[in-house]
Amino acid sequence: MGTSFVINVPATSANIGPGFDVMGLSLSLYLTVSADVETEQGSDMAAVTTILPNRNITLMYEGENSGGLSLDPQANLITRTALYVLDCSGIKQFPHPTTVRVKNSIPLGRGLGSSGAAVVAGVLLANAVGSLRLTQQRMLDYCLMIEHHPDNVAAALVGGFVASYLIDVDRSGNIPASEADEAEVLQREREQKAAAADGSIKLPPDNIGHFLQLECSPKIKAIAIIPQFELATSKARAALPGSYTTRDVVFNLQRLAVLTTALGRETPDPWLIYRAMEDKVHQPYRMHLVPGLPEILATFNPDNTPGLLGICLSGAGPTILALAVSNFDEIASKIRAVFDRQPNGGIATEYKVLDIVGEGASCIESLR
Ligand SMILES: Nc1ncnc2c1ncn2[C@@H]1O[C@H](COP(=O)(O)OP(=O)(O)O)[C@@H](O)[C@H]1O
Ligand SMILES: N[C@@H](CCOP(=O)(O)O)C(=O)O
Repeated sequence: MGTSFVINVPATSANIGPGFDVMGLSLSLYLTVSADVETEQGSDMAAVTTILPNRNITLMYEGENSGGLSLDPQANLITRTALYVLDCSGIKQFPHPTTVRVKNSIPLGRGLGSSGAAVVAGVLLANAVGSLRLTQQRMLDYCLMIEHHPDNVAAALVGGFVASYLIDVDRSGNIPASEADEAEVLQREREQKAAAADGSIKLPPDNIGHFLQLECSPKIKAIAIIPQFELATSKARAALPGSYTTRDVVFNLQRLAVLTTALGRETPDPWLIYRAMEDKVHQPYRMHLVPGLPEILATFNPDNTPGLLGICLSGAGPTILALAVSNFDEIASKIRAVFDRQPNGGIATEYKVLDIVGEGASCIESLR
């Protein structure tokens, strides 16, 4: 006898051109985390005195990069996030023996929000197994404590076409202004906790991320052209400059303001969207990390590629995101051909035609 939870979290495409660290789209490609909790056999949460080495978790994984991820619950991003959230509520391990099965269809390190989805899944997992009753807003706080840019996690948590910002918490207020990746952030939390005189962990400040779900025409699909190489988000962030010209910032602000409503029009205007998806803040500095990207951005447009609305780097890359209303396979073929033509035998790609899904992360509970 026990309880089962099935958590589904969508992939996301962040930035959508000019909305660096602001915009995200949730996509019909999922990370699924199933947790079977043995409530009958396990000891009562209050009675747990010994911290088990595996924190009461058996972890299994299948799907993308199945050989490459740690199954150590204290190293794996999903369970490590869950343990951090439980710890913030004074719970040192999973309250009951729990088998966690991960099925992941989101390619890792490709700019489709795999790490954001893992963080969101970890927060939902802790909420479920620890009966924490966290609100969606509080879950977002936890996600942002670990992934410092809100675009992926907000879209993965709430679904749809999402704009978000992070409150500028002061330096003593827990959200460090750093480019550390999720694993480094969790490690730092662990070290700060170990160093704290009372062994306490810092809680995320309240209400640190705000979001708005925007209209997106149901006619629009997302074509993801996914190169077969990984690009760590931290590496792609390290390529960005520390400051920008006023001209480039204004260029992006103008486009971003138009993009927020252009995608919601019932009949999307291809050239309006195409121009509104141009960017001068992150893509120009990431060109060298994605061979083929300069040609792809310079070549395809709504006139020479019917059905295309706009094209950009998905998240930090290397995936290319093309928004379109028709001719999805043809558009994908043209973009893939650019990767095929790259020096030294080309770059292998796969592609997926995805829906923009209105529903974000979910957790379904059942009794066994
Ligand atoms: N399902 C998962 N389970 C555990 N760790 C994951 C999972 N998905 C992603 N990660 C972690 O996140 C890293 C990729 O993050 P990142 O470089 O930000 O790329 P992405 O653009 O896919 O989010 C992986 O190398 C892995 O450490
Ligand atoms: N705004 C971030 C988005 C990273 O997305 P990911 O899917 O590549 O993790 C950035 O551009 O760095």
